[in-house]
Amino acid sequence: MGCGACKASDDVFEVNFYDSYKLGKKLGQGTFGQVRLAKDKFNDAELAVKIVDVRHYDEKTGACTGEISRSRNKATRDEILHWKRICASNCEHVVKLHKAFSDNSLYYMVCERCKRSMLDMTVDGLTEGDLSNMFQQMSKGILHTHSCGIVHRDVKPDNFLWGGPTHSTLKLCDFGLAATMPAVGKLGGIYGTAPYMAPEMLRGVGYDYLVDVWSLGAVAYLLSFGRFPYTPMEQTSASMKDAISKDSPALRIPLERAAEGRCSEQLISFIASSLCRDATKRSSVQQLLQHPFLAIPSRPESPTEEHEPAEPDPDSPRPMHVRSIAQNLMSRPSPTVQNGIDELLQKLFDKHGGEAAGSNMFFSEGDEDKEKEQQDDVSPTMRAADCRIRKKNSRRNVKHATHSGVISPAVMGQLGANTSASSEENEGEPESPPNP
Ligand SMILES: Nc1ncnc2c1ncn2[C@@H]1O[C@H](COP(=O)(O)OP(=O)(O)OP(=O)(O)O)[C@@H](O)[C@H]1O
Repeated sequence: MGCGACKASDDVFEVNFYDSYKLGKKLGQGTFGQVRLAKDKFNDAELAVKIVDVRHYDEKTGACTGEISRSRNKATRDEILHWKRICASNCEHVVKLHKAFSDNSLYYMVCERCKRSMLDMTVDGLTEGDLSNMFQQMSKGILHTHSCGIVHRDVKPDNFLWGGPTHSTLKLCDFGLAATMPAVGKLGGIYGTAPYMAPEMLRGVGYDYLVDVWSLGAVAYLLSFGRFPYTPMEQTSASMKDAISKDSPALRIPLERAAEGRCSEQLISFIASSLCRDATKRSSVQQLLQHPFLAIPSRPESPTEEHEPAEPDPDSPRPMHVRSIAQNLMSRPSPTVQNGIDELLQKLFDKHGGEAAGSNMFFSEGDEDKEKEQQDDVSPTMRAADCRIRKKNSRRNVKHATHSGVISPAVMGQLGANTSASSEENEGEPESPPNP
């Protein structure tokens, strides 16, 4: 598969980020990087910048050695090249990369700013219309990636963000593990996040675009039924991979839910088409987009609309169970790396100058007002969703479950827990963050 509109170019790295942008507050963090607000100095546009540190950190002491990690440097360049290629043609379901900068130690990827991650909207009372709408948007982002000849290899809830003018468009992000599909043959190697990995990837038989369809199916299963498709007794990344690879305990699509009227047959059929273990019989993402489940209309948007939650499903996942999986499998950003990046950013800022050097290196003026404006700016569906969370929490003194069993970060925030249900596996780069 290929796309004439998607051009590969190596000429993507610009020199001085600070000539054009001011750095803002931290929006998120990853294993070797962080995402911050960035303001365009020329037109005041508010963007996000993903900063990746490619310096080597000693695994034992945690100290930054100052040397460049060749593998991470290459992986970051590849991420930028893939992302650029995908953004050479427009797709509203992919986070847009505007520019990329490199100063040897740090890479800066200036991109469209999004509002929140997909799970932030995963609240009580998601209807099948909501699910259909979300699966459709996710599929479109994946289809666009595939049409550029690229396999994402890390499709999971954390890698979809809500963005767009009313923050109601789902956008695929994080192309850090993406790969170009070869003209002949298949891809190899194990990449991604255990619960979402496809069987053919784990069995080492070569794979293609269809691994992303499997992962999409795993996300759909999680959002619909509140648990991962494979839930071995031991909730570790290794046992997850083992279970997926051997189909033990066997994958169970809960057909009885449709028979008992607890969900539609189309939802079951959509999930079964994407979670087909035999990749040769699995639907492509184009085929999924034609699936009747995606024709279900969304719930009408209304800020005042309130939905009573469905009766608790005895079969639905226990929230603490989902939470403990999340904690076991989570990849934790290293404080050493985060401090290392902050220190380096401070030095760079001092060197390049700016309006607010020193302790005020990051612009903050109006941040709170902006947050408020953005709250006012969010779509009615999201406001209604937030409203439902707040009402429910006060009503039930924080019931941790959602209809789908997925705990929304808004609720988890109150519990002081992290909801990231994943850990990154990257057997192509065995480097792990330092843990002094
Ligand atoms: N464009 C954006 N707008 C707003 N927030 C963002 C944006 N991109 C990423 N984030 C936030 O930053 C977090 C980390 O981003 P991302 O997953 O791309 O980093 P990463 O370094 O690849 O992480 P990991 O090492 O876990 O894969 C995201 O979970 C999200 O909360």
